[in-house]
Amino acid sequence: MGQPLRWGRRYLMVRPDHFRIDYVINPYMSTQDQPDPALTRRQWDALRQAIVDAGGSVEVLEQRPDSPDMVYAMNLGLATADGRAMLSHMRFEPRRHESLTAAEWFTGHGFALDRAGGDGVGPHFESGDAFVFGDSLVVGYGPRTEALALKHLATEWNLRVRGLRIAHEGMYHLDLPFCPVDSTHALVYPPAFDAASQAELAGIVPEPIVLTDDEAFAFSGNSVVVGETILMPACSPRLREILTGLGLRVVVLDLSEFHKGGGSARCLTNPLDFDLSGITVPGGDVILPA
Ligand SMILES: NC(=[NH2+])NCCC[C@H](N)C(=O)O
Repeated sequence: MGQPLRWGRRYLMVRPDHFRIDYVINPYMSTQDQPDPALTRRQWDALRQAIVDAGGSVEVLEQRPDSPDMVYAMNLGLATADGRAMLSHMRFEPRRHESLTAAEWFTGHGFALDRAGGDGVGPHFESGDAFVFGDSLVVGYGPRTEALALKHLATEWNLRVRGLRIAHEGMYHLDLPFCPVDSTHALVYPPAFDAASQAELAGIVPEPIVLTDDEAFAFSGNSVVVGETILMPACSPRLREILTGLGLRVVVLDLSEFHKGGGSARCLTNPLDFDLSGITVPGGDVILPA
């Protein structure tokens, strides 16, 4: 039986005042299928309230009118409990303005700001690809984050970084096929990764909860764990039995409007309290799949 996660109590969310599908950068997006603004807001309010009800706290950032994807706050940067933030360098140009506002927010809220590669034009890094789990920062790379960013994360923050190469266009961020649940369990969807990374994943997660295709594409892997509660966009009866068996309270939320942009509960919430104390190593270390 795992111990509760040591992070995931404090979140940043972006209020969806300008959420639209203006461009297509993942297989879920279509400019022909726009979110309904009122329903969007109700779903977002319910997610925020559910985090608070579970004992978490939420800080709210206003959305830039020029950045329709900014609602997916998970990608604004990797923030730590000891007050550091590694800003994302987005793969696609239409999301890059988000970083200007994110940088201001992190700095204004007492976070010391870093950029992977130092100058902000270094390798792409999107923080939806990074989670603290076990003895390392687990980072997905390929569709969005570049392998070189892992090297920078490791050396600049003295971290043990384990890379997983994503090889599935529908699973373009690590937070879609991978969700830490407690210290030993994580929801995983192995077909998201190439063969070497699937083998690596088996070594990273002592007690994997393997998602079916249907569960993974209902965004069940894009869930948020707040203490003993897991907030999920969908939960099959099978999954519910496993999760409640671990002592978790399962809360299912309808986040249909956000699925139109290719993201769900996790994408909408950026944990501000990652604990790096158990994953630091002098000089850093990057472990890549064979
Ligand atoms: N953390 C996430 N997976 N966020 C989803 C981001 C969705 C956004 N439309 C994009 O493709 O960039």
